[in-house]
Parts: sequence; structure tokens; C-alpha cells
Amino acid sequence: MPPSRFAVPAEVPGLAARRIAADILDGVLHKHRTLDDQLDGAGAHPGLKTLADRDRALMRRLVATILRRLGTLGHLLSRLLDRGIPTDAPRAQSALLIGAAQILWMDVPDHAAVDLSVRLVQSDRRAAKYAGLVNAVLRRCAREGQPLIDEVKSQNLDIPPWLLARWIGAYGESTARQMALAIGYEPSLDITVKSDAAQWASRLHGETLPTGTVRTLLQGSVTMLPGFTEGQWWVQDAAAALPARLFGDVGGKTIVDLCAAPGGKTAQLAQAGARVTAVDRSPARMARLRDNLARLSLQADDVVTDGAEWPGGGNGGFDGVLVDAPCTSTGTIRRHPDVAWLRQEADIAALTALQKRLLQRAVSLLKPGGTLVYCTCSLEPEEGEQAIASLLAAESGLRRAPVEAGEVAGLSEIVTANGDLRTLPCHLPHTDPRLGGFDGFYAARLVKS
Ligand SMILES: C[S@@+](CC[C@H](N)C(=O)[O-])C[C@H]1O[C@@H](n2cnc3c(N)ncnc32)[C@H](O)[C@@H]1O
Repeated sequence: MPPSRFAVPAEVPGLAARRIAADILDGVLHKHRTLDDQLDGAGAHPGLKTLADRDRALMRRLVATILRRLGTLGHLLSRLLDRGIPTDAPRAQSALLIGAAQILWMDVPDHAAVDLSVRLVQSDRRAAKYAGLVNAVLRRCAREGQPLIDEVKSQNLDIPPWLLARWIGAYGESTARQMALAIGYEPSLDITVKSDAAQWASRLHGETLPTGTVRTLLQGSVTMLPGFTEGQWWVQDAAAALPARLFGDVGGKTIVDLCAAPGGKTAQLAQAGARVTAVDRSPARMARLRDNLARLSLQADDVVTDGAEWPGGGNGGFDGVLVDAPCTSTGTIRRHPDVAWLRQEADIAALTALQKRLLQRAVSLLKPGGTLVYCTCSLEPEEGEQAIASLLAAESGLRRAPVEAGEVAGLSEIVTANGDLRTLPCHLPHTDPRLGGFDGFYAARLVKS
């Protein structure tokens, strides 16, 4: 049997983390695989298991930084390379990106960043011939990189042009550029607590947002943090925590969560006393929902099926239905920077068709007087405002129940003129920008007559 390449003895410290980062980066950029898919579950990179916690955290941060700064890095390398990035050796490209990102944005000494990238190319058959080039370009990057990226700071190169153009169309030039700027910062860790937010904010070295979410800059594995194993809280962006609250008092009510996994909103509803039926099409994601609920000691019925086809429980309708629909996820780019480069404009049409089917089914599952909450983590109006406008135009038995600012901690800037929620990455500004911002979410509340 050939020796595993992850079992090579006495490797230079830190090289394995860079090699795995290069593999994962290649996965996103050349094989169109998501980061989630490569970091967790059955498709996870096999080398991850061999890394110490610290190296694994560094590797994740490195890949996320590169994807968050990919447009700027591409511009920089094109300025430093006379003949462009070598196209016949993907490892040369990833070694350049890895080296430059560490030099410019991470706390890694320049000489170590250059040396590790040179070793990366030397250990790849096709890229080895570029070792001298990688060495020279990264040394230049250490000397000249910062002024070169400062020159293009205002151009928002890290959001793909098609997407930035859409945001300018939807939100105006100034807001769209503020959104792009906010997405450039590393995201905080946001946590929904079962109770006593102030105590958990103190224990997790964070702060409590006006909406009740605990926000911290702690890094590393969340499973090691106090309260995780005890099931006292779960990870959930502050904006993602808002839609489930639009049902108001759910104690004893029957609520279907039609796209439920991995269960953040199911957990909120169950914690608030609802009798929840969690539906999701993905068996793997539903397994995560079950694990999460078990850790949190919360109960929900679960059904693995296509929510757009699910006939319901046959009990004459539910008090509430939540549709947290699959979407382009462009509101989550700060947390999932691969989304910016994997999504294409054509995806929007396919997803809006699915969102429409799920909404139609949700309406039929409601009893008269029941409440429908629809939300997406997308910044694209087709998946938010326009989806609800079309539904209201088609269903005369539905009316909007406008959200009041008082229901969302008085944050009137996140309530639209129609009474829907629209959070943006540039909302919730903070003196430390790493502690500011929301995921981009849309939510509407409708009532069946
Ligand atoms: C935005 S995520 C839901 C997140 C979840 N509500 C939470 O708060 O943790 C969308 C989910 O929809 C599921 N999904 C996609 N198409 C579906 C369908 N036709 N029926 C039911 N679930 C679907 C996906 O598997 C995914 O888990």
C-alpha cells in the first residue's frame, strides 16, 4: 500500500495546515465545492483529523480570509506577476494566495509565510518549477503589497461585479458599498441563549445585543466553550434569530418549520413552548437537527421530506408555518465567503421557483387565522420582497401583518415601509466593526383569513 500523504513524518510545522488549506481552496475555486461540504460531514477533507485544534483553526481562518479578499488578492497578484498567475499548476496559484493573505492580513511573520508557500509548490510535481517565482513574488508582496491594495480599497473588488451591481440597484450606491465594506471583516460568533444573556455574555467575553443575541469575538472550536455541552445555547446569527420571534407568544401552539435543518429556528420555537414539527428534505442535515435538539434538551417531531409536497398532519391546519427557504444565501457572505464565488446570477431563478412552491404549500398547511412567517438569508429582492408581493397578489385570503419596530428592540432601520424585516450587513454599526453587522435577512409575516 502506498504511504498516505497525511502520514509523512517530521514535516515542517505548519505545512500540513497550508497544504490542506490549498486543497480546500482548490475545491472551492476549481471544483465548485462549498466550504461547509469540505469542512464537515462525510465530504470533509480527510487531513482535517490529523491537525491539532490550533492548526485547524488557523487553516479555517486562512481559507476564509483568502475567499473574503479574493478580488483584492487577484488584483494584487496581477500587478506583481508580469505574465499573470500560472494556469498549468493550480498549486502555484493557491500557494501565492496563501502566502499573500498571511503577509497582508494575518499574524504570520513574512519570512515564514514565504517559506511555507515555497515548500507547498516544491512538493507538487506540476508546480515545483514555479518555486523561484513564488519566492520572488511573495517577497515583493511583503515590500509593496500594502500600498497596492490601499489603492483599490474603495472599489469593493471582493464582491463579484454582478452581485455588487445588483446590490447597487436594490439598495443604492452608498448602502451597497457600506454592505461590501462590512462583509470584509471577520464575523463575530453570535449565540442564542436559553436564558440569562448577561451572564453568558460575561462568561463568553462578549456583549448582549439589543435583540438579545450574545456576540463574542472568541475563536476556535465552539464545542470547547462553556455552556455548549450543557446545552445552554446555540450558534445563530443575530439576524437569523429574529424571524421565529415574529410568531409572538407560541406557547402550546402548533408550528411547522418547513425548511428546518440544522434547527436554529426550531430550537427557538421549541424553547418558547411551541409544539414544533420540523420538516427538511436533507437526511444529513436533519440528523444534525436531531443532534442539536438532543444537546439542547428540546423536543420536536421531525419529518424528512420535500416540504413543498408534504401533506401535513391531517389535523385541520397548523397555528403557524415558518418557511426559512433555501436561497442564494448572499446575506451570509461574511460568514460563508465561498458563497460570493460559487453563486451565479442564474441561480436566483431556480431558487425563486422552489420558494414559490414552498410558500404555496405553507399557505395550505395553515388553519384560518394562522400565521405564516417567510424568511431568507438573501439580499436579492426576488427572494424576499418580490416573492411576498407575488404571493399576496395571488392569494386573496392572505394579508400582511406588519412588524413593529418595538418587536425587534426598536431597530426601526431594519423594518421596511411595508412592515417587513430587512437586515443588512452594514446595520448595527459598532466602534469595533468586527462586533457590528447583521447577516442580510428578509422576513415577512402574513395571516390567513
Ligand atoms: C436556510 S436553510 C434552513 C435553516 C434552518 N431553518 C435553521 O434555522 O437552522 C434551508 C433548508 O431547506 C432545506 N430544503 C431545501 N429544499 C427543501 C424542500 N424542498 N423541502 C424541505 N426542505 C428543503 C435544506 O436542506 C436546508 O436545510
